[in-house]
Amino acid sequence: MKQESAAQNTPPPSQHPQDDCDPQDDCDPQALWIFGYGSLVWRPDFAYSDSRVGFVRGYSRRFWQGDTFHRGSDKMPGRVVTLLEDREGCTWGVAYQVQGEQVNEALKYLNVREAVLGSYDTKEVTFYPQDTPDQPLKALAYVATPQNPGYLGPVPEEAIATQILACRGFSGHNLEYLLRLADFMQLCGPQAQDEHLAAIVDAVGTMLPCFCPTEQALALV
Ligand SMILES: N[C@@H](CCC(=O)N[C@@H](CS)C(=O)NCC(=O)O)C(=O)O
Repeated sequence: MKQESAAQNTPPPSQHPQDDCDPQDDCDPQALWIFGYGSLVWRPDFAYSDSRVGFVRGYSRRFWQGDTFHRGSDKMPGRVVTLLEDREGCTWGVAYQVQGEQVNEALKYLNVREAVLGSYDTKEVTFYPQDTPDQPLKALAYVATPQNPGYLGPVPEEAIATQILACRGFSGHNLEYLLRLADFMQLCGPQAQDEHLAAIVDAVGTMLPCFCPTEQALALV
């Protein structure tokens, strides 16, 4: 999977000196980092000025959120990811920097995509860029808590794989969601491990031939 380069979304250089300041300073109160760890890592769909691959500590990614819009339906909810508080956890994803007018545009868009359609809440996290882990960034993350109506919670990875294979929604098949996230984790390199994700991908690989022949499986995504 090709990571969108920041250049594809970076507006032309501004003549305003404050745009050249370090986002860690307060000189641009409009600067905001948004951390994506699910579909946002491959389809942010909002304009941003910069992006970093990296991780957050103290959270594990889990396919424990139901989705009746993007990757499922009311009758057959798909499974998408959320963050589980876990002292030993580490979740890899992408942080996107939005500045100036991009901030409100991104927040308005994500409020609909994540909160209204996905029941996610916002949470501040500390993001460690892969290249500069000694310079962490405060970022906004969208997290589906166990109290939200769509929360499905823990089941064996084999059951999650079965559900993913059977579901599709307005944004596409649930299998695409899983495989694009697995692709992203491959890009992050060997230091980025996600055993939960890997177990689901393995279970899907075992079951897929039983679901449909290869050419049909490839047509799913
Ligand atoms: N908040 C997580 C998960 C986001 C996520 O996957 N949300 C679903 C909403 S239920 C979504 O946007 N899906 C769009 C898609 O599946 O393409 C992230 O930062 O990536």
